Amino acid sequence: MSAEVSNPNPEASGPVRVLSIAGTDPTGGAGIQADLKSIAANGGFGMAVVTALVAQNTRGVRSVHVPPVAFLREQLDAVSDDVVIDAVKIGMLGDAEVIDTVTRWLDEVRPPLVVLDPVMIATSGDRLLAAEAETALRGLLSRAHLITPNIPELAILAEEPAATTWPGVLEQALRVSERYAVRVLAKGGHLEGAHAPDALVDASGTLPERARVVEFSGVRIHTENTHGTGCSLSAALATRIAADGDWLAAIAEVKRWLTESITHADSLHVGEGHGPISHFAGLWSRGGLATERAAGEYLEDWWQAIAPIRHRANTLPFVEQLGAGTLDRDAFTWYLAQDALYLRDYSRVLAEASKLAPTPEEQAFWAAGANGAIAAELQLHQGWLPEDEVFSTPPAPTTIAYVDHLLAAAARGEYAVIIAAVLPCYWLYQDIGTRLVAQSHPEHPYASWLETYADEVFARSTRSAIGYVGEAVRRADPETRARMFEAFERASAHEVAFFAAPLEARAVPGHAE
Ligand SMILES: Nc1ncnc2c1ncn2[C@@H]1O[C@H](COP(=O)(O)OP(=O)(O)O)[C@@H](O)[C@H]1O
Ligand SMILES: Cc1ncc(COP(=O)(O)OP(=O)(O)O)c(N)n1
Repeated sequence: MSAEVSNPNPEASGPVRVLSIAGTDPTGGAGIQADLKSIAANGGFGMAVVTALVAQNTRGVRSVHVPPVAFLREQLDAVSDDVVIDAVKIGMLGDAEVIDTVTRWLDEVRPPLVVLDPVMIATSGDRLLAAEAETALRGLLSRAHLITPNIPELAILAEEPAATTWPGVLEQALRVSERYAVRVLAKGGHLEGAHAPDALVDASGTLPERARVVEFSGVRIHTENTHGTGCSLSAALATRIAADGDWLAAIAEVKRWLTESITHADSLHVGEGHGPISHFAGLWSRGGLATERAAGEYLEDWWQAIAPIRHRANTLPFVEQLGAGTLDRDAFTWYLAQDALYLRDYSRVLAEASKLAPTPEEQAFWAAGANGAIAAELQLHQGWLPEDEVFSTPPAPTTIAYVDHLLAAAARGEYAVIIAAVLPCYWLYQDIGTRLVAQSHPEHPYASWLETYADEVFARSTRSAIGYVGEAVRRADPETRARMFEAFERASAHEVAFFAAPLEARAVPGHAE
């Protein structure tokens, strides 16, 4: 017995990569087309190597074209030379030459999980495996970890008449399991009655608690549309077993998924005969079609929403005169003193963001920002104004209001809101700085200041801050999003008032220099 009850690829991360080796169905209900849908619906990444091109529809098979086996081998090698294969599902093989080619490839590549659906005859009665190829197919069984024959196929493998009762199916499946040393998924789809049971049968007794048969009950859905159920089941099993490793749990999940997909088959209206099952019905009904907004989209909306505030910022006399270099020097140093006062508390708020950050990367980013804000304050004293001048300058109402807004956000301790509140100091500043630096020149009186806020390091920090806030908005519930935007919008307004103050509030009695 080649199967282990353990994950064949525990190292794998991301969706399992499942290769279907099968024939085609241009109407999409069976064969390789159904396999790819099943693999995707069960969380895997589907790949496909075509053994035979089948002109068929929901009413039956018209003709079969088997391409040269050399080309089949090229397809197989193209996949295995490039991709790590977590599982293989084998369906229609057509003839003995194809079986021989696939067998050789399996022996060389040794995929960790092989699920073989021994496709022989379609429900329509058409042959999908040449009669003389049945012997070759038997040779392939021992290479599989699981085979999924329907009742007529099980009978052919057992070389016995078809079972007519469920206990009879299980007994026959045990004989097949023993004879070919392979696990068998016995299927009750071809029986009649209210139930459609399946069972995992392992004559070697390696199932949990040394069981030889584990049954999976299922209700029978009354529908004519069951085209491709066998294909879909085996591809889904390969996917779930490879991903989970727990065979019994994987089979139970697949059975639940298949029953749901059969239940919704009638809603598809594909073809006039036996229509296909609805592989994605469960996903669709549970919101699987909903797309998620990217983090950047939220912040693009925020940026647009504060367009009037940004416009005011760009047309402030302070900003215009700063850019032109005509700004009164006293107004500028007063502004710098306010900035120094602001940066002390801004640094504390960034430190709080660092404390609450959900990842070490974000923690380090906000901590570096806190450090940078204090470093910028110290630099202001060295470059522009002595420390005692900062202390002798009373904080303006605009400074107090801005800082209070940030400190209040920090005190409430909601990380997402704090980082939304501190963002305008990055984003608006960088935006204004980039505009102003275009007016800088070596003789510009404020050149060194202008360049601080338009340099690449600050631009990079701004991009990171936007990225972290964007991710936080994306993760947040609608109420938190609203609180975040409010904090951002109010901080943006404070930011602009802060820029306006040197030429507006400074003139207010009691707040003058
Ligand atoms: N009408 C149905 N209602 C519920 N499950 C079904 C129905 N028909 C088939 N199944 C399930 O679909 C899978 C494939 O079944 P089966 O018809 O036996 O094989 P195949 O499609 O290979 O002929 C099995 O899990 C079986 O239990
Ligand atoms: C190309 C191809 N492969 C297999 C089948 C048989 O499909 P199956 O899942 O056994 O279901 P039915 O179509 O027989 O109900 C096929 N038709 N085509």
